[in-house]
Order: sequence, then structure tokens, then C-alpha cells
Amino acid sequence: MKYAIIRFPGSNCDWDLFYVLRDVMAVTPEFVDYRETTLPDETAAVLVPGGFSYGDYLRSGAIARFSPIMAAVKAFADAGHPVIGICNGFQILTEAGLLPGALRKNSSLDFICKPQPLTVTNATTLFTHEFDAGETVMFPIAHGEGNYYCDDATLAQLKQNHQIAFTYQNNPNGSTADIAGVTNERGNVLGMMPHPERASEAILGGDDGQRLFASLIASVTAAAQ
Ligand SMILES: NC(=O)CC[C@H](N)C(=O)O
Repeated sequence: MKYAIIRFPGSNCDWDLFYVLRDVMAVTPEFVDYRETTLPDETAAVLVPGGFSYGDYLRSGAIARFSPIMAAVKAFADAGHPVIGICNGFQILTEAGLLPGALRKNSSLDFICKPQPLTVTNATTLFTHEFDAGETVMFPIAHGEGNYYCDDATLAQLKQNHQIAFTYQNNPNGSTADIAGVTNERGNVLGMMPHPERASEAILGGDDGQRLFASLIASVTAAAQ
């Protein structure tokens, strides 16, 4: 089983994810170039990393969504397989229509880089079942466009379908309803602005992020049996 990490021009958290998957979680990651049109054989999950794809021109993720690989990512998600987008990956997945809502500039208009306490709002997803519901975890954020927006009707749906996975305790960027991470309605696609891959070893200040990857790996392993 492989964990496909998509690399766009300007991705900069690709190695962070690769390192955590291979060296901390002991699974097999593989980089996939944005110009590819297919995912590697035996891909069990797709991870869209953080960064500044295409220099964040237009809006973050607005150009990356047209990359050749994105049709394969969409087909993979449509088939019910797990896809996670972190930071710029979240921005790309919303631009691609795989997740509801949009990411706007932080309300302060500043780039914000600091650890954030989050509440695990839904601990039953493919990506969060190793957490306890309502638990506080610390993940860093590092973004200029992390201000999650959706309209009232979408927010009502997100709440009704339990699609809000993580919320900020001290909303740093103006996000609607303190939302830090959401899933699609089916629950197999997660996007989040905070970085679990930068919180997966005690030496980095905390290892809460490991349980997100452990959740994903357990879900993928169970599905393969
Ligand atoms: N680390 C990231 O992916 C953040 C970059 C992101 N494109 C932004 O909003 O600034």
C-alpha cells in the first residue's frame, strides 16, 4: 500500500509529510508529480501537502486545481478512497470542488505562523478516530489565506452532517464558526489548515499529529482486509 503525496510547483511541505509517513509512521509514501495523469498502483490514500503552489497567484490553489494529476485525485476521491489536504492542500481541494467552502485572506491580512490549540470536533472520521471527541490538540498553523468561509446554508449542512473535524479555540484568522478542518459529506476527504505533520514528534514540540496519521493508516489497513 502506498501513500501518494502530490507535488506541485511551489509545494514546500511535501518532504515533511514524506518524512512523517516513512520515518515516524513506518508506511510507504511516494511522491507524485503534478504533471502525471495517474496515481501509482496500490495507492491507498492521497495527501496534498502545504506550500505555495504556483506562487499563490490568483488565489491559493486556484491554478493547481487545473494540474493534470487532479482528475485522478478527483476520481480517487469519488471512488470513496481517502484524500487529505493540509494547508495549501486544503486550499487546492476546495478550489477543486472536493470540499465545500473557500479559504480567504486572514482577517488580519498577516501571515500567521504559530501553534494553535484545536478542538477535535468529530472523532469518528477516517482521519480522526484515534482522538477523543472534544479533545484539545496542538498543531501549528502557517498561512496567509486560512480564513475559512462558507455561507449559512453550507454551514448548517456541515453541522448537520458532522463534517466539521477540527475547530480553533482562539480563532486566529477569522474563519467561519472557528472551522479549522472539514470533511466532504461522504467523509473520505479531509481538508485542514493546521499542520499535523509538523506536530508528529515530541522534539518538534508535540506529537498530537501522529494520531491523525495513525487514524488514516488504520482506516486504510482495515479497508484492505
Ligand atoms: N504552509 C502553507 O501551505 C501555507 C501557504 C498558503 N498558500 C497560504 O495561505 O499562505
